[in-house]
Amino acid sequence: MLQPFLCFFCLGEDGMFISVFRIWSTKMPNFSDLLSVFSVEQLKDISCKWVILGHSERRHVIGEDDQFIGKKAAYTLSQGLGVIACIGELLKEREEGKTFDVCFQQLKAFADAVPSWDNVVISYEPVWAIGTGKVASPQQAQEVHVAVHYWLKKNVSAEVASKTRIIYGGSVNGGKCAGLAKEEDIDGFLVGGASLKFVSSQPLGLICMLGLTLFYASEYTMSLACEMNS
Ligand SMILES: O=C[C@H](O)COP(=O)(O)O
Repeated sequence: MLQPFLCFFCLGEDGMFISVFRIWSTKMPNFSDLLSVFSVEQLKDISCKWVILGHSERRHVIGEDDQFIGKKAAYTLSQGLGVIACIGELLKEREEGKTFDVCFQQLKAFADAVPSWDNVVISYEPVWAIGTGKVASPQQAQEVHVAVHYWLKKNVSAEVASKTRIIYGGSVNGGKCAGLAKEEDIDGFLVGGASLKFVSSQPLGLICMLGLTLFYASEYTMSLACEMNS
């Protein structure tokens, strides 16, 4: 379950995990990191387990490139957190028949940067489906997932291809996931907007969200105050 604001709550085998997607690429932020919010070290402090990287908002709104995303992935893994590696094409790219090329290029950037795929989940998120209500058809998603598995087998290893989970994101909700879930290569979902309804209906989710918001707001205020006093 992935909230678009401060942090996300992911349901895993052992329960609910925290995940975020605005991280610095190193321990101390450099200029390129200024539009991100968290250091990986902060996330470890709050027992965060996952970082979402390569999300369309970071690629197409903030302007993060493949190399920078790869750098963040490598640093995240080096600190013991897992990476949800997002890939996906724009509508124009799909219409031009470039879906696989775009996804493979984004995958290669992750492959070039990460030392191991043990703690990586790939999320196929067609940009035209994110937050639009236009979910990819099971066939559209399945063919990309199959291609991603094949790419991993050819370019990384058969073992990584068989072990790496590939989830789908883009306007998924309880009603729309049933058909997608039947496809053999779709291993789960990255849920954005629909998770807001879930968390807002869960007392624990609301308390966590409020607590973390207050915590980081006070940290930020303190750091601003320190800067002004120095
Ligand atoms: O950030 C979340 C994913 O990109 C999917 O979002 P969505 O389910 O609102 O389309």
